[in-house]
Amino acid sequence: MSLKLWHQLWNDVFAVKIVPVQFVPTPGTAARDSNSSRDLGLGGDVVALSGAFRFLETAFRGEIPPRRKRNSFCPPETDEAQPIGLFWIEFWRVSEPPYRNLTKAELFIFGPFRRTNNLFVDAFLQSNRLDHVSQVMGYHTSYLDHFLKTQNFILRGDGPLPFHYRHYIAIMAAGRHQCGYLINLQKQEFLLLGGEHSWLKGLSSIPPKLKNLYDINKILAHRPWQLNTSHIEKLTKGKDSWSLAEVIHAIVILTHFHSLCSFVFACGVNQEVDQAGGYKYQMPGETRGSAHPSNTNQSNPKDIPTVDITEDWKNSSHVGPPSPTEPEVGINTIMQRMKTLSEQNEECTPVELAKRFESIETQSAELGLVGAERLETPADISCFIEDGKFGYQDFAKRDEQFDFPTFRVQDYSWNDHGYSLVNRLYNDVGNLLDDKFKTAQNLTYYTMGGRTDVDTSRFRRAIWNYIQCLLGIRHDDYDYGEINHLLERSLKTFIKSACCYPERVTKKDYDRVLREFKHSEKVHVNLMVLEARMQAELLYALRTVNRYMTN
Ligand SMILES: CC(C)C[C@H](N)C(=O)O
Repeated sequence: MSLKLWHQLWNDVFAVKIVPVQFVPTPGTAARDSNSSRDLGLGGDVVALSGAFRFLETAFRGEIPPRRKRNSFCPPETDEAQPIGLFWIEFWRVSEPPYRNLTKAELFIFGPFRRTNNLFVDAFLQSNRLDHVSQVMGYHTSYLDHFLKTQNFILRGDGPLPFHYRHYIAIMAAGRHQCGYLINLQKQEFLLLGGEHSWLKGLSSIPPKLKNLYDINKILAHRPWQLNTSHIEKLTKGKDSWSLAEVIHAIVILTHFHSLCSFVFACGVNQEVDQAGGYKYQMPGETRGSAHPSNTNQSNPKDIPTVDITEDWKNSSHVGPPSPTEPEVGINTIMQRMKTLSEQNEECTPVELAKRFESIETQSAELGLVGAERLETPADISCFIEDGKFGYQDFAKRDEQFDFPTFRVQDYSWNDHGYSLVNRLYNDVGNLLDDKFKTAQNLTYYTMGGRTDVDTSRFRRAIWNYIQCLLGIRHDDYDYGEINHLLERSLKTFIKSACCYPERVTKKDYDRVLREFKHSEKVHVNLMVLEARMQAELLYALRTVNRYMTN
């Protein structure tokens, strides 16, 4: 609901106090055309709240979104849903101060869609913040719903692992991709739940039981095909052993956070406002860094490099492609090719299909990558990493002496096997994951760039299957030849980097790829990277657990 409407409805009866809690930066809009929350024009007063809201209130002090956005009311439904801001609102019975009778106080999001708004409020209440990941995912409300439910369940719901363990496992997982953003968020949660401070010194300070998980973490993150029953056996036998239910819980957390790293880097998600390097909105006339909540030490402003997110987005694809970049074939060509493919209906022999899979796999091994390898890892991240050199290896070039076979989905699939195993060993988490996978796989608005009524299923399937192909997984009923028709080289390079080397990907790479597509669509592609990767890792892990149990 828009502020204007609130104004019309309530201004005569209530005085309204509004506290801006957090503003959501919208791509391409600079949130700086107004400088005081009093400008909200509701005749209310602004009050500061204590506790969790206070630091946000300080950080976002005085900044409100652009007027034209603020006054918009329920635009037609599109996938470009953009939330605007999060407010704490108090409704008072009398319009003149001194106020008597507070009738209602609510945390509220103003934005185009009530559903996104409610989800954001829930997300905020769950973790005392509306993190940037949720904000970016907010483009796709139905997906965000499943994502948040799952994440909340595996971290905060019923399950065999102690709560602080869960967050530490998340840190270990994010460490594999040097994802400082997730590590910092999880460190805070770990401490809030009573985790011991000393564990945050690094892997050398944690109990052996937790440390024993590290091999699985490393293998699942980079070469899941190498996982075998001896890894599970090592964990579940002897001193400090894990129960199978605990192993499954840990595996779900690990795979969730490995793939979330892909999403974070591939969308160029910025640090949170209270993290080093986090952005802040600047008050007119304010010097950089001065309003950061933790920046009380003015003598050394370099410690907290504030980044103006609006600058960042100004350089984004809305204002034309950054150069130099590879030319892209464009949406018309992709649509034309999808049409040709659906008319062709070519029958292929199983041998030919297998060959096409292998050829895509071999070609992917020849692809370059975006960005450069990270040479130095900061100490506060490297303390959570062991064997940092162990990384992705092209499946086509995998260790020959072990002869790892291609993973055939017809032999072990999520629907027929993985889902029920995970459900059996760890409450109903299979249902949550299943809903999430299905939503990510089937999500469509029948649009492509500005075109409407487009059947995009072929394009989306090519992306999903390409991601799993990078991890050695083959869907027997799919003609992998389609991938080369529909995904051009620059997109494949981006996907491969996001999936297998996320730490190399930056906002620049995000800007350079899919330049005719909307932000919501690029985020959509990154959601598929997240989910297809997570499902692939889980398939390997669950198949191994199943083998171990039936041995
Ligand atoms: C990834 C995008 C091309 C998806 C497309 N916008 C759809 O609605 O299906």
